Amino acid sequence: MAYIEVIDTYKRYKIGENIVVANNGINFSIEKGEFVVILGPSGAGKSTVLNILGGMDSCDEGKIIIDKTDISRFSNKQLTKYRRHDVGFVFQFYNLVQNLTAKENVELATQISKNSLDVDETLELVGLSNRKDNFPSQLSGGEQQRVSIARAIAKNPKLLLCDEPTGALDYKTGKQVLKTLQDTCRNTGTTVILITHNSAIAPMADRIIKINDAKVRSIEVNKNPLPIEEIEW
Ligand SMILES: Nc1ncnc2c1ncn2[C@@H]1O[C@H](COP(=O)(O)OP(=O)(O)OP(=O)(O)O)[C@@H](O)[C@H]1O
Repeated sequence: MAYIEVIDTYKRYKIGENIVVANNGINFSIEKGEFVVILGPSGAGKSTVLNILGGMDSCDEGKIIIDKTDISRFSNKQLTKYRRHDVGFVFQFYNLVQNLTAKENVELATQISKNSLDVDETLELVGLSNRKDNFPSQLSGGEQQRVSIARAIAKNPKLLLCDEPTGALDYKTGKQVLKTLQDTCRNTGTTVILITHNSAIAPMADRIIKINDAKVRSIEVNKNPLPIEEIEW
């Protein structure tokens, strides 16, 4: 069995009289330590998949096996524990606490988690050792995103989930953030799943899952992922 198995999951949202089928029988598997890109246009159902994997939403049918445990059967209490200890999230907007320094923002996450990493070491991993006493407003967008990555990985999560993490950044800064995520995956062995609509970055991934119109359209295993520095778009 793979580290992560998504087995025939469905998610439907009711909006007034209408039902939107956001995930229509999704199947894929992911091995431990992989860097995975989920690719697809707006509205394809990518965030729905990620939110279900992260325990923020639940599927109507199907199974989500994470490290041999089916989280689709979890109670709210079990989901809270799962989100707290096992999942790191990075969003398009960094969601940092503005009146806490970079270091304090990361500490906040380690306080609610049990296997957390050393905060200073984590800030060093993302290249922010010299900025840890700065407040978010004193940091660039890319630096703020790297604080949010540090916050996510300081929990030492089983899964690092990233929803369009470079969506608000320019080309060069976005590339630095992708490098931080790729390095994190390689250096810490964390399984990273990244959502994007930018197909150009797919060659950096070990596995590329294409989703369109609520279904998985293709899965490609890439034996020779490229360092992000070698990818131009
Ligand atoms: N909480 C919700 N309530 C109602 N409909 C929803 C909800 N979440 C998602 N949807 C709908 O489900 C479909 C898939 O949305 P989803 O956000 O998963 O797509 P996406 O591929 O992540 O798109 P984007 O790249 O624009 O974020 C869309 O039609 C969306 O409007």
